[in-house]
Amino acid sequence: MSFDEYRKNDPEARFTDWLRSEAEPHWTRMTTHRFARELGEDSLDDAVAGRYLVQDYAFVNSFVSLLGSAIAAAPAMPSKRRFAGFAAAVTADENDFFLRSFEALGIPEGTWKTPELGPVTRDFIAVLEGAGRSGSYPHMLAVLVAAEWSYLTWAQACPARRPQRFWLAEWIELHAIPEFEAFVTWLREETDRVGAAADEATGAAMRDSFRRMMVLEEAFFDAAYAG
Ligand SMILES: Cc1ncc(CO)c(N)n1
Repeated sequence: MSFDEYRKNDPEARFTDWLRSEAEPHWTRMTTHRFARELGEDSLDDAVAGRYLVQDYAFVNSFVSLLGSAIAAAPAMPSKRRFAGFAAAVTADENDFFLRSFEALGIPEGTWKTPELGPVTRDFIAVLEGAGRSGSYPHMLAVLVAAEWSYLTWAQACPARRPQRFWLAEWIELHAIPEFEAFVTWLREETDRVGAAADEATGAAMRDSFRRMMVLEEAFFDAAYAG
């Protein structure tokens, strides 16, 4: 269904509502995944958590490069500042989280610095690098909003009572704190604005990128269990 058709059913519908709807069933399967549920309930196996964090650290490295591309592609200083502020949080607080977690889980430096990448991680990195290389702001927004909005969604659905293990508690917290929510709120608005103004081919490419991301997000959670 095109965005125009989608909006006939609901005139208030946002461009990002349409993206999410076009990414089903992967959106719902990812945001309600066993991984997120076990994380919230403090029952996630540490072997699963460790495998996930090693692969995700590689994801985040490419993700930060994409944020750099978004700073370059964003049309004006207010939007550049949003991406720069988020890149600062990821490279400081979130990076610190990863290093403390690897230490607590006893994961040796070689394992997280030069990880053996799983097939889903490789596909993810190719999508992130492709979006950056495209130079297309709409393309970058579709990829970024898929990654960040889905993380906000599962994290906000976690019980308020946080796990004992800090590598679980803080991973939820990083994606549920007000600063992160504010960034995702802005990112959705920016994607709504750019998507609604885009021509049909660009809108369809944004839909395809968002959907591809959600396929990979679901597969990435699955992969953490396949040790
Ligand atoms: C795979 C994946 N998607 C999204 C996020 C949120 O940035 C993350 N850390 N990892």
